[in-house]
Amino acid sequence: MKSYKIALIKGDGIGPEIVDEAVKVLDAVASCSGFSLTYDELLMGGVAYDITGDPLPQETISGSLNSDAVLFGAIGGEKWDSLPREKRPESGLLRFRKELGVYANLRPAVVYDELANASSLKPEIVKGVDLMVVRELIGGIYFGEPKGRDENKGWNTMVYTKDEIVRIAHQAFKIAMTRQKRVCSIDKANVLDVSQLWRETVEEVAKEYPEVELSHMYVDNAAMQLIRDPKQFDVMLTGNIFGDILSDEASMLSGSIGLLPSASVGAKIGVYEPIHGSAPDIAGQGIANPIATIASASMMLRYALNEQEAADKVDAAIKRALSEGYRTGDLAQFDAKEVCSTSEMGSIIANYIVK
Ligand SMILES: NC(=O)c1ccc[n+]([C@@H]2O[C@H](COP(=O)([O-])OP(=O)(O)OC[C@H]3O[C@@H](n4cnc5c(N)ncnc54)[C@H](O)[C@@H]3O)[C@@H](O)[C@H]2O)c1
Ligand SMILES: CC(C)[C@H](C(=O)O)[C@@H](O)C(=O)O
Ligand SMILES: [Mg+2]
Repeated sequence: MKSYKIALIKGDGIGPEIVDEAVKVLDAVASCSGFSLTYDELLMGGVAYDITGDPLPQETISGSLNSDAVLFGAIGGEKWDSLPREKRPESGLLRFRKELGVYANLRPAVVYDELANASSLKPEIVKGVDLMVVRELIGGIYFGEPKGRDENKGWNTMVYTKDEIVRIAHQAFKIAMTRQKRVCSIDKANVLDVSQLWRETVEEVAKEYPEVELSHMYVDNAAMQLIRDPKQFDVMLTGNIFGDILSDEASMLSGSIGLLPSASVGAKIGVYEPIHGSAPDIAGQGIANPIATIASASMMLRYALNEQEAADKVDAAIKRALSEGYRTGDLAQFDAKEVCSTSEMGSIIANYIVK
């Protein structure tokens, strides 16, 4: 029997609660799909800092590199906000992505038919939305030098090299070829030199994909268009910080940030992680929505383990739980037949996995 080793990084806040539910669903699907999973639990974030003094212990990097894929919850919280930058949970996560080399963060935003009325927008605007944000993840202003601060000044630098733009653009075009063959590249080329290079480079890469229709949009307009007419988008290609912001915005098309998964890929080992954070405001209450993490586990089955049928089963089980009217608190006011806890939702989805 095939066996896969999964590095599990639960992290802080709701991280452990949501990862536990994804494991429940993974175990259910493995048991009826002819493969087995073993888990290696690793530390990152505030919890890692509290235990080891480092938000990203070396064992977490080596353990992850020794696995078939990483399933990640979330890190961060007020408790660690006043630490020096390099000790903070967020620095651990950024360093982790960089060490693994996962430069492409794929963030699908899909509106489930059952939740078309859960968005703050009109159902006819969001029904049928199925877009993919392709976010560059290990460059841009998050990593550029110089950066720093003193008493009166703080500074960061948005840098992209041509090579970095080329590789993320290829990812976007390749993904577009499997979808509606439209890429909208999002930048701020009317103001930023780095965005001018981004735009020219994306144009060059586009020549290798003549079937794909390429358009460009300034990020401020894109933020508006995403609300005005989200169905115009298929693949949204963008840099690190714009992609971070636009994907949180896109989550409100689907009704809750607790629904949106992601895959961080481009290297040997991928990281599968919900787009949301550690949600300290609801941590420990058993009310977080685990679907983003369960859907991230499905992306892991699909992209990292090549277990397509198992991934299909997980996706179908999520859809079924929603169409039967099960809702966690974040979606309770939208046609809930039954409001359930984090762990009840995980069990319902696990039970809906069909042989
Ligand atoms: N990838 C990550 O680990 C990641 C991502 C974003 C933020 N963070 C960190 O998380 C901490 C909190 O950040 P924030 O509050 O700005 O963002 P957040 O995404 O944690 O929470 C924003 C809001 O969404 C809600 N929410 C998030 N996930 C939910 C879920 N699964 N179910 C129901 N509701 C959910 C929260 O309750 C909160 O009201 C910060 O320390 C931040 O740096 C980490
Ligand atoms: C916590 C933070 C470093 C992270 C990011 O900005 O990439 C988060 O917001 C995310 O979207 O995964
Ligand atoms: Mg974010």
